[in-house]
Amino acid sequence: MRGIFITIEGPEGAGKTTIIQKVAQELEVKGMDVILTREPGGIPISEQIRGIILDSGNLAMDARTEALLYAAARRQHLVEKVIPGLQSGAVVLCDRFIDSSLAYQGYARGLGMDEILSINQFAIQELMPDQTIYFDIDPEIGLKRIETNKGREINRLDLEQLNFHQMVRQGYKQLLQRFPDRIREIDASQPIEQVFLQTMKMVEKLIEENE
Ligand SMILES: Nc1ncnc2c1ncn2[C@@H]1O[C@H](COP(=O)(O)OP(=O)(O)OP(=O)(O)O)[C@@H](O)[C@H]1O
Ligand SMILES: Cc1cn([C@H]2C[C@H](O)[C@@H](COP(=O)(O)O)O2)c(=O)[nH]c1=O
Repeated sequence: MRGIFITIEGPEGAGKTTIIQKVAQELEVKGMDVILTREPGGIPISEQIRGIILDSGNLAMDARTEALLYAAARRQHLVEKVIPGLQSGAVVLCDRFIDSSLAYQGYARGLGMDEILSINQFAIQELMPDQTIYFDIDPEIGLKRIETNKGREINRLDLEQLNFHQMVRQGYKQLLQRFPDRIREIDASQPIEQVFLQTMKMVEKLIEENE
């Protein structure tokens, strides 16, 4: 018995958190067992690692250290939350996963996607998402959205130059080419309701196929 593992990806401010919450609510109303979680984080140890990566103020962090910390947070989160959730038959919805490491550390930081895939293979032991939904947005629009979202704290990665965020988007575009069966794209510049309906349609199709 195995549940379904769905990840949501995209640049800053694409609307991942907003939409994934609405999807989880809708699935729960329909009586499904849903686990809504995020990376880095989702469980205490990984939330602590999140703090080290994202809230380290003015301290400079080496790019490889950053990549390893994301992979470590991922490992603990998988073992404590994602794998048990899937074993119980739940739909696990995760806000970011390995593709964030490939796009941010592998491509935008320039460490190389294959190198990042390799360190992450040690962490995930082949547990890849059943489906990944990529929210595509021009980073200028995404960053404006998070600036106007007063409830959200600005973290170390948000403060990177616009060029870095544009590289992240290019990295995701490469991943779409590399994993066409797993990753589906949604235009996240559309109004929230449209993005939600399209995401719901993809998620429901996957659940039906899994029945
Ligand atoms: N389709 C949309 N159109 C306009 N505003 C949106 C849309 N989706 C989300 N927003 C708004 O943009 C802001 C950022 O949304 P959200 O936190 O969901 O993005 P995110 O992709 O999770 O960002 P990050 O990865 O940087 O945390 C929020 O204020 C949210 O209400
Ligand atoms: C998992 C993961 C995340 N990141 C970056 C992407 C964002 O800038 C932050 C997470 O913040 P969010 O508000 O929760 O989206 O971390 C990364 O660079 N590499 C990763 O593997």
